[in-house]
Amino acid sequence: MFVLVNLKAYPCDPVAVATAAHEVSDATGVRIAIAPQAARLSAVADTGVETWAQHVSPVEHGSHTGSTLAEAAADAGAVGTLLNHSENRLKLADLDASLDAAERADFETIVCANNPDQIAAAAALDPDAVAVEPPELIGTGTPVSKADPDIVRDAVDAAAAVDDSVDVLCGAGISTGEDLASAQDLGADGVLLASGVAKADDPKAALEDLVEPVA
Ligand SMILES: O=C[C@H](O)COP(=O)(O)O
Repeated sequence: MFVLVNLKAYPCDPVAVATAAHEVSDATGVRIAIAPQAARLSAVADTGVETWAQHVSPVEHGSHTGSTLAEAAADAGAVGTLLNHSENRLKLADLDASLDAAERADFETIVCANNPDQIAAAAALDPDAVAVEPPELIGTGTPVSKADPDIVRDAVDAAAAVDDSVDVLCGAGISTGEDLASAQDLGADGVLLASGVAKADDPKAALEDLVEPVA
């Protein structure tokens, strides 16, 4: 199982979370990556943890003020990027161009989507993985793998029907090992989570609990 922790814009210490994630990943053998704010990519990558961008812009080098250039994210140490998160939705043409930008930077890619129909559309764009997240469960602590197991099962089937090489993650409300185990039982290849770690009093303990079923 792949565990991707999106720090969003939460007021946590990204280096402390990244250090904890690196230690837990090393100790357990579970793949754990951290997606910090763009300005903290380099500091997070310096901890040795696998580092992802939260987004890259659909642009090349040029006159694009305020963009997140994929090549710059790669120079800062990122090796992958989320795209089309429900808090940063993209128009179809922009999503396609962001995937092109990610490919130029040799990034692994995960395209987020709300439901199985969108997952099928996202899988058709040829990302490495897709992530199904019902927006209404994000940040609630109510895990999608328990609250809406059918959406995970259906997302796994929808992605496989388009391209069975595309991995499927699920996210929204995931925080415990039990949540992760349920996601795995439903066919997910990984989990995408945020508040369960970024807002935890002890992020290392939260990560240890999360990965315990697959460690
Ligand atoms: O990117 C992460 C997801 O939006 C899930 O967030 P959450 O774990 O706080 O529900």
